[in-house]
Amino acid sequence: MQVLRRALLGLLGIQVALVAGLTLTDSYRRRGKKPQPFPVTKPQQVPVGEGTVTTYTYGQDLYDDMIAAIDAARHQVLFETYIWKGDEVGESFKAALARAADRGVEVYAIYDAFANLVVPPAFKRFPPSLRVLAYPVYNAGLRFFDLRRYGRDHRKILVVDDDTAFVGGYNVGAAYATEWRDTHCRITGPGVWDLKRAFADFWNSQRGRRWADGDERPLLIETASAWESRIRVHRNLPRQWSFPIRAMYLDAIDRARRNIWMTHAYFIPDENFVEALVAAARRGVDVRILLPQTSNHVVADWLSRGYFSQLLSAGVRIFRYQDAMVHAKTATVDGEWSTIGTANIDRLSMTGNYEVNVEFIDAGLARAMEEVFRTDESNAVELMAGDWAGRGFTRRFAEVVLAPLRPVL
Ligand SMILES: O=P(O)(O)OC[C@H](O)CO
Repeated sequence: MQVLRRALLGLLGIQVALVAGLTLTDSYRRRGKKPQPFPVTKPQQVPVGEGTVTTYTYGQDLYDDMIAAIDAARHQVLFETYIWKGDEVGESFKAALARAADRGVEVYAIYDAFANLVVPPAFKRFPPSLRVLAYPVYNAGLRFFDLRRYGRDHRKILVVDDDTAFVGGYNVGAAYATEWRDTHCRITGPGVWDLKRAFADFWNSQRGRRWADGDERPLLIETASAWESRIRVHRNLPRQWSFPIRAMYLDAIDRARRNIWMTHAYFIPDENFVEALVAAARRGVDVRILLPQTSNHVVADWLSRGYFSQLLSAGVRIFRYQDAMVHAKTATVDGEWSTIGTANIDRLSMTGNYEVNVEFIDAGLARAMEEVFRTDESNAVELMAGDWAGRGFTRRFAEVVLAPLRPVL
């Protein structure tokens, strides 16, 4: 028993030292590095059912359209973001929301307090005309062991009136406008309703915590749901222990016959997820995963690398995006199915946080998403199985030592 305890403590010590070493080396390497340009696909609007879906792959294009939508709002704006930086982009959103409220539009905003701990408190003071919920850092009260209460609000949603909604991987901040490659979409038509409902349900679930003015009226209980068969909004709700986004992915991967092209910022899948991808590749599906060569979380990169051998040997192709952070959370399958959302392929997103992904079953949108993928591939280098097999002992050692951390990230 004592030997086992010592071995575990030893492993923990090595892990801590490795994480600290990797983090320090990474921040040293980043010093003075200038952001590099990357190829982008212009916003593309495709008709989907009775509405449209527009894909965005460049932050400035997206933010311009989001601000324009807020400026055009007539009745209501629902804005939710995980990160809301206090920089010029964050300020421009704050100002647009305040302008809307000043002309009589109902404005609701939610941000995650934990993700914004580093944002100056002055930025987080809002005019009283805005109804703002800072989703608290700690939500478990005395229920310390209730895991349902530890999910972060990782969603990024904007809904304007009944007409327009935006959702995807983009947080709000200046670096994301020009330096990060991410994917968001704008939806018009019946698909908007489910995003409205997603926002309203979360807002209402926080009732009692948020309003300084004592107004307890639930938001939008009258909101309809749409049965638009081409668009489904999936919400992970840790409080209800409900995680449909993982199931959505597994289902699409299992059904794939021709291709699965996924783009992810952080790729630390669970065993079933890996098995599904491996099985798809083995039955001849063209499985490609596009990841950042170096993300902003070096430990996540190392955890991700621990899966490469298994995936490559099954025939999965891995593309590593060069010189810029790719933060998208998207996939497209068989020229028919696509998803754009906020969930990473890791345990925090799949079985931990509040997330929202939109599933589209539409050939036109899949074509647009394939075009985005090809553009990204043009800025990526494929990792070849032979090269990967030749990596040194230190790298293999780091992968093995870090592997036990997979379930916590
Ligand atoms: O949690 P995400 O996927 O929105 O990414 C956020 C960045 O990693 C912040 O460090």
